[in-house]
Amino acid sequence: MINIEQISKKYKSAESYSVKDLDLFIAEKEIFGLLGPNGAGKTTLISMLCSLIKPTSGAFTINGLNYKNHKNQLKQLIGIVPQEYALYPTLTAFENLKYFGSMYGLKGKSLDDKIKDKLDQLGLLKFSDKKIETFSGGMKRRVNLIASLLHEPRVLFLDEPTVGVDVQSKNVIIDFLQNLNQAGATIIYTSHHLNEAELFCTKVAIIDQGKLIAEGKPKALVESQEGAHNLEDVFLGLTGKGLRDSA
Ligand SMILES: Nc1ncnc2c1ncn2[C@@H]1O[C@H](COP(=O)(O)OP(=O)(O)OP(=O)(O)O)[C@@H](O)[C@H]1O
Repeated sequence: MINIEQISKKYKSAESYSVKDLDLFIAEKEIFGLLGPNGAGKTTLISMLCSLIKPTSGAFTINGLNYKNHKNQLKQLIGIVPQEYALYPTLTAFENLKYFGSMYGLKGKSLDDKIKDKLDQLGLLKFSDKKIETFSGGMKRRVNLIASLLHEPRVLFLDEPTVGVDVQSKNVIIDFLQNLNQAGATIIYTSHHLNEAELFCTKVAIIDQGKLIAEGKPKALVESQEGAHNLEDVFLGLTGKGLRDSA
């Protein structure tokens, strides 16, 4: 489904590569976790796959389509949940979602029904007429999620969808994504929550300093590393315990 070949990214202002010669294949209907320490290149990789930034070299296809020749088809095929909220604070949840739906050519009663259904699934229906500025972080994350999938993308990219939310919101989001996956969507998400990834992901890739250093089913990765009891052990064994601060 997603075929990444030798992809690299060096930002103009940067001295080194943020992603370097990375090869990866993500199969259809996978829940795929991109894991790595701060600055590993997860956001850069996901941003390239969403066509938000251009690779410096290398290529990728999603369902056989490449971003150079099939921009519009890719836009319909994928959904993007960015780390930052893309919502308008002074509009209500419903108004925000009407706006995002209209960007994909959706309108009328079918859009309204879809918005209500998703708000309901994510526990937000009774807040649909409240302004976003009154929402908690966890509520905003859930509206942000709905905004990205009203057009029913087959592939959903999420950049740290559960960061900064409480356990209740996190569980609602994870359950929702699992249902979406059961219904056929391929899910690619970045996370620092290794316990969550171990339970949630069908496959993970560990990235460090822009390079792919391990890939596989969480259970197989844990079994393959001597002395590892969980994904966190594998992660620390492969990436080390040093801090990754840089500026
Ligand atoms: N716009 C940019 N210009 C220059 N360098 C950048 C830019 N965005 C990211 N970088 C650098 O690229 C590297 C990878 O950053 P990226 O945000 O992709 O990592 P990440 O794995 O998503 O990190 P985190 O977990 O902290 O979000 C870092 O060294 C970062 O400083």
